[in-house]
Amino acid sequence: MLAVNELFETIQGEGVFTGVAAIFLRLQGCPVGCPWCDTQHTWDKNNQAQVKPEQLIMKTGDSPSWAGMSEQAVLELIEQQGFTAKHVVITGGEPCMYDLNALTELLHETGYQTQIETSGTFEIKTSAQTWVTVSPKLDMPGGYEVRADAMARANEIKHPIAMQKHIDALDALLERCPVAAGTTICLQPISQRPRATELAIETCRKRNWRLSVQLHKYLAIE
Ligand SMILES: C[S@@+](CC[C@H](N)C(=O)[O-])C[C@H]1O[C@@H](n2cnc3c(N)ncnc32)[C@H](O)[C@@H]1O
Ligand SMILES: Nc1nc2[nH]cc(C(=O)O)c2c(=O)[nH]1
Ligand code: SF4
Ligand SMILES: [Mg+2]
Repeated sequence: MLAVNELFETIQGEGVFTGVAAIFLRLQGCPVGCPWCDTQHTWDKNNQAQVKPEQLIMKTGDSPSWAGMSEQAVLELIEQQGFTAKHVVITGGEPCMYDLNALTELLHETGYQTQIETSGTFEIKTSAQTWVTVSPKLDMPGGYEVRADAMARANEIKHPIAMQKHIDALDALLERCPVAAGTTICLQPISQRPRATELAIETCRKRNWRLSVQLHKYLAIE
């Protein structure tokens, strides 16, 4: 069973697929504990917060409510919504707490392409066709470590930064856990802070990396 926090259609605001119309499936639960996490309502999976799948669609705003759903039920809910996007982004919470093989295979068989957003701290269990975005989380309060196999599987590294020490930590991580040739490296300023954005721009320019600015936050969309 998957614990689903929300399902909605919007524009992908981050990383390589920025600007692409996408269906977002947000799964409940994350133990990593990033202090600046913008989805803290997905951290805990409380039994008291369980709702029926049909109630998910009526949700407005951030809430810790979640519905237990099978992969088939998720596909049916997606199809019922009349979405036009063909790109499904599976995020969270930490989606790699779940085995995503069955869901991603089912979505591919139905004609969708899939992408996952993960911290790289759990084993990635997903279809070989899935685009994997690893946003590495280093020295976070939850005590989880970034896995070398996650870094090697990544199609894209999207590193959240605010200070030079975050770039230095990414350099050290890339030494310790190499990525595959052709993996795109994006820097994403934390919480649109001006200093962080300036540093990300300057570093991307020097390194020929890519800037990811959370477009949806500038546009005030979901
Ligand atoms: C909320 S996380 C969920 C997926 C997964 N747990 C992860 O961390 O990749 C989705 C993306 O948002 C990024 N993110 C979270 N809070 C942010 C913030 N305040 N500023 C910039 N990026 C943030 C994460 O680094 C990650 O790339
Ligand atoms: N528009 C939009 N793009 C996103 N890209 C990654 C997101 C996430 O929360 O994982 C996200 C999100 O929450 N909204
Ligand atoms: S790993 Fe992702 S969901 Fe978990 S706390 Fe960090 S940013 Fe938030
Ligand atoms: Mg988000």
